[in-house]
Amino acid sequence: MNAKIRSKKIQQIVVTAEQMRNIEERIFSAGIPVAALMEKVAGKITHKLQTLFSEKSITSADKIGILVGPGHNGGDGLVVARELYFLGYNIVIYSPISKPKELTESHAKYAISLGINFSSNIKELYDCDILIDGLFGFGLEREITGEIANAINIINNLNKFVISIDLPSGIHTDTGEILGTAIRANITLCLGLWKQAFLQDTGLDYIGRAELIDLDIPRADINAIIGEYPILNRITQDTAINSLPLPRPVNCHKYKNGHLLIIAGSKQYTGAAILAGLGARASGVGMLSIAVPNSIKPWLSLQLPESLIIGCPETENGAILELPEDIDLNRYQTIVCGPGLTTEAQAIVERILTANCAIILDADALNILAKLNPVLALSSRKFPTIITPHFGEFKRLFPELIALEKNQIILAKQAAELTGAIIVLKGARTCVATPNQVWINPDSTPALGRGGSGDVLTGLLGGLLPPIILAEKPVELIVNTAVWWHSQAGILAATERTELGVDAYTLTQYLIPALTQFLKTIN
Ligand SMILES: NC(=O)C1=CN([C@@H]2O[C@H](COP(=O)(O)OP(=O)(O)OC[C@H]3O[C@@H](n4cnc5c(N)ncnc54)[C@H](O)[C@@H]3O)[C@@H](O)[C@H]2O)[C@H](O)CC1
Ligand SMILES: [K+]
Repeated sequence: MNAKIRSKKIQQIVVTAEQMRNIEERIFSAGIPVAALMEKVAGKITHKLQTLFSEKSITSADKIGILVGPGHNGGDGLVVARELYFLGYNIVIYSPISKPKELTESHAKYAISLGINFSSNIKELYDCDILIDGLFGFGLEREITGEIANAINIINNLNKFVISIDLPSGIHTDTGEILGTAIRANITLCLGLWKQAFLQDTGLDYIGRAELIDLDIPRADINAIIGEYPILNRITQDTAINSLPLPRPVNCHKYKNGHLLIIAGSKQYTGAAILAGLGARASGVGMLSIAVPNSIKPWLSLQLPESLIIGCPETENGAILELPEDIDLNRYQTIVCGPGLTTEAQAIVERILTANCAIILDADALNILAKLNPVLALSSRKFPTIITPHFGEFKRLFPELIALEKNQIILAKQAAELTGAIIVLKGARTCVATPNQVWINPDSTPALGRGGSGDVLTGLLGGLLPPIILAEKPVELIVNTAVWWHSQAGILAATERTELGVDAYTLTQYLIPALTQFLKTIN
């Protein structure tokens, strides 16, 4: 496998601290000395740092403080300090630690012999421009307390530009939780393989911008520990784009590109139906039908002239009372139900739960489902079923799971195992879970934390499914694509319009530009 392909595939892998330790043990027992790996790591980090120092977003690197802990993360820090010193940088090493590991101690001894400023006085850091955090990596075992905790809090208050090695010190490798206190990094250089902490909401604002430093760990050693088809995966650009039904066959026609029915909206929430429709429009779906209460049908026709807008009888509050008698649900490969529906439309949700096609339940459809028996209703379906809760909706759907578990990855997978459905647990790092695997979307933007962006995702996802179902391909991969595409459009919009400028309608207008941008990079 060539290096470029290997490097891309490594990006999909996510490990726990224990798995990382076991993988590293395999390569040590295969013969590479720990010290050699540390030199390789530090060489790659030093090279990356020189690139980062040249970025305009980083302050000058006139004086660099290296924070050194007792373990091999500290060892990495010391080797980086030595290499930066030889490159002519002004270095100070700060270590609030006693009893370091043997290899770390010998690197400290050599750094001192070179005349590098080595101090346990934190004031030495005050005039540094940049701090490199080598206090703790995946070996952190317990809460950080005492002098080290005080030091970390003082360092955070210095508001320096911080680059953490492997993990921000104090972050739990698997859950991202803060163990007592933690370094707040601007950039984290994750070593070898992505750790689970990078894919959990909890530690994100301590991690900052995350980059992977590939250590050329042999795939055989990785597979030996996590298996060839690991349960936990990271969604990547490649896997997302490769699942799209592109390029289209020259003889394709609208029926081959599938037919989606969206059941959404109410007099109270007209916009949700429009946003879901605009999300579906960007998916390229062959035909789009949108069932809405009669009173808002004109609004939909105005916004989505290419769609078939189906007016439905409505309640006095303007919610959908029932679908038209002549509607044939077997015409559609996929039905989306929920955005803006209001919880009055229970009969609609109950009917869609029995539909003989793929369904996606979102928003009020989930709140209605929560009042039924979600596990029974979902697990009795024989067709692809996707639910797209945010954490609040998830809690209402599966209170019994929330009572026992906090980790969102585990929660999503448990819900998928219980229901047989694909669970899209939305958050800063959205999880897509089937009963056997979990994918996590590693990049997003807080700009998406606004009303309506979920409606856009539901419509986009709904529109992507029909051609996949007609092609009889597995649906979970296209779910990943929708989640990835939606967040990439948000990132592009935030880059061009700031994080305040990504309202849901604007987001719909960035879906195609975001895809165009990525397709250009791979062609
Ligand atoms: N595995 C390897 O040999 C290599 C790992 N790399 C880097 O080293 C770390 C992992 O190294 P390890 O020594 O296992 O752990 P840490 O450096 O993270 O430090 C653990 C160290 O700290 C002590 N400790 C744990 N918790 C606390 C606490 N709350 N307060 C005080 N002290 C604590 C513990 O006893 C250990 O002594 C990995 O992240 C990489 O950065 C190298 O890159 C290659 C070789
Ligand atoms: K660190």
